[in-house]
Amino acid sequence: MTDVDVLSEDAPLDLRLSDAELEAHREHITTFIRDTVAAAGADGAVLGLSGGIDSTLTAFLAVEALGEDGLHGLIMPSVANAEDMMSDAEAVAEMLGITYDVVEIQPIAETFFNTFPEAANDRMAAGNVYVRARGVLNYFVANHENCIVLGTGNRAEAMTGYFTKYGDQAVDCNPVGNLYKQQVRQLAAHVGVPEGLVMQTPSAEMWSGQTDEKELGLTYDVIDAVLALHIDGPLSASATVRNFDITEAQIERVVELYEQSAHKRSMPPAPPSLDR
Ligand SMILES: Nc1ncnc2c1ncn2[C@@H]1O[C@H](COP(=O)(O)OP(=O)(O)OC[C@H]2O[C@@H]([n+]3cccc(C(=O)O)c3)[C@H](O)[C@@H]2O)[C@@H](O)[C@H]1O
Ligand SMILES: Nc1ncnc2c1ncn2[C@@H]1O[C@H](COP(=O)(O)OP(=O)(O)OP(=O)(O)O)[C@@H](O)[C@H]1O
Ligand SMILES: [Mg+2]
Repeated sequence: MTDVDVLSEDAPLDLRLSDAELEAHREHITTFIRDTVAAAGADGAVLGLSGGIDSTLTAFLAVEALGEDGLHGLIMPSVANAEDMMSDAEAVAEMLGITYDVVEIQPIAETFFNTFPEAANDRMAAGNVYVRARGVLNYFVANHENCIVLGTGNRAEAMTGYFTKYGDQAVDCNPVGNLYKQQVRQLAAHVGVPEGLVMQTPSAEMWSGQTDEKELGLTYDVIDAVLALHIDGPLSASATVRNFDITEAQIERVVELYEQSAHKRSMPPAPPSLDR
């Protein structure tokens, strides 16, 4: 059992898995990665390493599935990345013994910014350029090396739409895509990710000082709980409020994020065929 406490003291719902359940997830996800690479006829996988827990856990599981020669890590700093996050990303690559490259994306992004200077000061539009530039580079390397691109998205991000459309979501599969954020941390501790990385503050690093929870206005413990109880689960909003330390406003916010991001979870629609 891990001795890392991955749950905040005031989390409304404890989603921690038992050791046996964690082992089952580990086996299930590594088999998934191996099968997905084989089904694609690929020689391995590429993934972006940020020093954050989602990419660190995905990298650990991918090396278990594919071996160290099966994974190519890309570390892609912009001016918005904290230096210690980038050195954590390098430490993860070194720890795992995988091939990795550090690719500075600031000059790439600046080319976009100079093309439309009026958009360059739009924090969100510009931040999304960094995220999408990383997606282009992942596929540049994957095409060349006959690899697939591993995504790192978890269930809390997918259900709230907390990702960039055709950016970090532009991937071939999401191995940890069914785990809530609490469970990502817990599986990471279980497979041996060092504690300092497990407990890293989640950030997209699209601008300096950004953190997921500040931007979302919710903690992941609350998001996980509302998803598990109400959106994925069977409880009504009122039963969730009555029985757990969750407010109506928090539920409304998660439901709003979920509904407004439906377009990010489906293929781009076309009008139905006209009757002839
Ligand atoms: N109803 C609708 N039907 C069809 N398409 C719709 C649409 N509403 C917007 N759109 C399209 O979607 C675009 C907006 O979506 P998008 O471009 O993704 O941009 P947006 O959702 O505005 O921003 C991305 C969000 O994800 C967060 N993020 C991004 C990357 C990584 C991470 C992380 O955790 O590491 C977090 C970021 O902080 C921000 O909150 C619009 O410009 C429009 O093109
Ligand atoms: N500087 C970077 N270099 C390489 N890849 C990156 C970088 N920043 C983000 N990414 C990629 O985008 C993904 C999405 O970012 P996200 O912040 O959601 O995940 P994370 O950093 O792994 O974990 P956390 O959400 O806890 O910060 C990362 O997992 C990683 O694959
Ligand atoms: Mg991050």
